[in-house]
Amino acid sequence: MGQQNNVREGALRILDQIEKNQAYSNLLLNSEINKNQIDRKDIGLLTELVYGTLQRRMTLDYYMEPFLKKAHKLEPWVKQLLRLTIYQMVYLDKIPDRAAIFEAVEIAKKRGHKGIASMVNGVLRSIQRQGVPSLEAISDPAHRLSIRTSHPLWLVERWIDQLGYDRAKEMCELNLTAPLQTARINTTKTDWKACFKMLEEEGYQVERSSVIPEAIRCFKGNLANSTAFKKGLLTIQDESSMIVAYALGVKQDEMVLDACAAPGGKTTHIAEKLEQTGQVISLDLHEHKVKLIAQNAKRLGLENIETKALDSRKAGEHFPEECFDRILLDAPCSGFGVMRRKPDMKYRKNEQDVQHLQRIQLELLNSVAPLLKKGGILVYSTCTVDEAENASVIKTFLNENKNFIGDHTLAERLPDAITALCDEFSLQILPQDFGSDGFYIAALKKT
Ligand SMILES: C[S@@+](CC[C@H](N)C(=O)[O-])C[C@H]1O[C@@H](n2cnc3c(N)ncnc32)[C@H](O)[C@@H]1O
Repeated sequence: MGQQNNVREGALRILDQIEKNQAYSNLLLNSEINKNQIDRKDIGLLTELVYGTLQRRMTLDYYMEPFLKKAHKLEPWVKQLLRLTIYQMVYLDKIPDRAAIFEAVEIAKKRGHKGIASMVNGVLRSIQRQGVPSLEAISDPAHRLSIRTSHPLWLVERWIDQLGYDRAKEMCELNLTAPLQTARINTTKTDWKACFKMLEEEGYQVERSSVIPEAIRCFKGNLANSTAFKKGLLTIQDESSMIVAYALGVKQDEMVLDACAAPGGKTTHIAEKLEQTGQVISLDLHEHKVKLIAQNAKRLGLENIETKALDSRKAGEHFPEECFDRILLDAPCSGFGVMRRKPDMKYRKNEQDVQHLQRIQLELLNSVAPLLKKGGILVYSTCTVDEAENASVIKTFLNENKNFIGDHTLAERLPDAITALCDEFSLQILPQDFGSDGFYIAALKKT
């Protein structure tokens, strides 16, 4: 019981810090595991409690609302404790309600006082007795979808507007599920058969991707701890991200600019596709982020990558015009395509952020465009599903830059399983399409 409480106290600490906007969930989780020496066997429960409670935050608030008296002005940590406990009661079959309630009351006594503990006990026991309120009571479909899948209403309305109700609903539901770990095999060092053998010998359960030839899907074990990873045979990366290097379609000896490159997932993929020839110049804003690219390149044994800390909006001051054969702009974005990995983002972003990002994306595109050789390919990508940051950015860019056209040969470069998603010279992948991240890719050609 004591150890379990430790896990719940840990989860509560993390949720509290996220609420105060102190850091992202994945970073806090790692630091909690290391600092408080969370037992290996409890890491799964801690992760489930933090991500589950965060993912379902709005639903949990809806569930608790009728049980709170107006007079209950909850301290933030008490609200988190109630969310955490209701999450266990509603969504985790393995934990008996009485155990979850008992431990919540113990934490309330320890962190607060008897009065708080008795209120927590009262609210939770009432929920146990009466059950949570029905979501069917919400008559407006968008509002019901928002509460049921815990996405802010503005976002749900935006997605319904852009994608239609059914696709928006599918995406909201998929965002509540845990992603599968996938990785890319370093084809300059190994092939999937040899890599599989190594992984299976260490107890990993892996399968070859049906979408990307050099990708594997992992069902058991964390690939970051594998010998194959340490030896530089693997890069952990989502399958959607892997499509970008295909879209760029590099050929041996080419000069490639990756303008927003850290931590280097796509840079290293491009460098692998260049088969140790040519060069990838990888830029990112901050020195500490650029170091991550260099570290990854070193681990993978790739020598055709050069890194530089630079604001790519100033790239024109550092590189001559028309010096690159291909340019990738994997732009900073709202990240709406990766919400299942970073559930805290759902509640942090707002519509103004989208407008602001759109301006930066266009600035970046306009800054790197002169550096591309005539006939060269510029790929623009984001891990978002929002039209304003995707098709609309490209449309504006093409209107303002008549020396660029959509590259209609994009589909020919993509893996077969992807081509059906390709529309003229771009593709919008939704998480429900094949279980990977939501992603947008457009290929443009300089004339
Ligand atoms: C989507 S991430 C890139 C992910 C990377 N391409 C990969 O595959 O690993 C966007 C990156 O853009 C960087 N960034 C944002 N504004 C930038 C700017 N003005 N110049 C250069 N990099 C920028 C961010 O630091 C962030 O690392």
